[in-house]
Amino acid sequence: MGSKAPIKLPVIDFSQLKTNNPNSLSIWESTKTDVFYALQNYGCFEASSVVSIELQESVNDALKQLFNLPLETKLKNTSETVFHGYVQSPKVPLYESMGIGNPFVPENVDDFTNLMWPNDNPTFRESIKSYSKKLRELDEIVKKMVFESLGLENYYCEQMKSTSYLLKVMKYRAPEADESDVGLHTHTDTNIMTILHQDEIGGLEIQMKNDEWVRVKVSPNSFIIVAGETFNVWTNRRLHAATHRVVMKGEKERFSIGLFSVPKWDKIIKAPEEMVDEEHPLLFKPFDYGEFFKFFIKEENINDKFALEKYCGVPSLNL
Ligand SMILES: O=C(O)CCC(=O)C(=O)O
Ligand SMILES: [Fe+2]
Repeated sequence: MGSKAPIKLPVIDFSQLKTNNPNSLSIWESTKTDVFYALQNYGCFEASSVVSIELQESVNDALKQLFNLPLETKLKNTSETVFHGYVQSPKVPLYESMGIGNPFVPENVDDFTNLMWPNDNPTFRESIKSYSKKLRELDEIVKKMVFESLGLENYYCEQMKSTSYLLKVMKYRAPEADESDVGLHTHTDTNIMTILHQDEIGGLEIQMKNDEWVRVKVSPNSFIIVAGETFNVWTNRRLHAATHRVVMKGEKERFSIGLFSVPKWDKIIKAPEEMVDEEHPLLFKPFDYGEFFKFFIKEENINDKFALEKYCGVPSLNL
């Protein structure tokens, strides 16, 4: 068998979009084409040049400081909402995470910082605020491009208004000799879209449409954008929700951080009528994300990448 070149994820540069140069419209259009192609065919891509190396390094330090706090301090971060509080579970023994809901609201970051460091930690607080702002800008640009690509620009504002965000920070320890190397089980994200950063240890793996797994290696200040199931429902499956997992190799711990855009609970998710026609029959019944989430976090569904399909998929024979 001849050797195959490893598959690489598409890399899309967002630095040019910021400039006010005379070519900005054509840069927007060509970036948009690349974004839409990547989300249709890979369900993800690497976004380069989004934050400065300095900001990324200060966030990396902030994560290490945070997870190095005593367990009893980390446990103070509690929440009724899944994934917002401190998470550590025997089902994923290498993994621990914490979340800050809507980190663009300054008080949310201030409160979290004060909970973890009662004497304050200005470096943590300010770097998380600037970072969240940058990631949100990227979230808005990518979604605007997808909406425009589908001729749905009229729905963009309404859609953004019904979105909330979670900034989730994650740490994975290295497995012991007799432990599994699975950091996070194979899954698709059920939310709208995720913007992920992993440190130089790596470990994120993405499954291609041909089932091949790709171990993601990105530059230090780039991100992986992953389309979630809700985006897919919303576009009546014009996109692809990438299946992924984390596999820990080596002896070092790993840190990652992600901005998860999530439908506000009680919002009904449904594909706009423009997305449904004879060639594209409706694939998912309208659903309430909060209700779906209650179903999803049940033991038998949480690792099922067809959970949403099971919950609200339209059986094709009934059409
Ligand atoms: O840590 C990572 O790189 C991936 C995290 C992830 O996939 C998730 O939280 O859904
Ligand atoms: Fe994920």
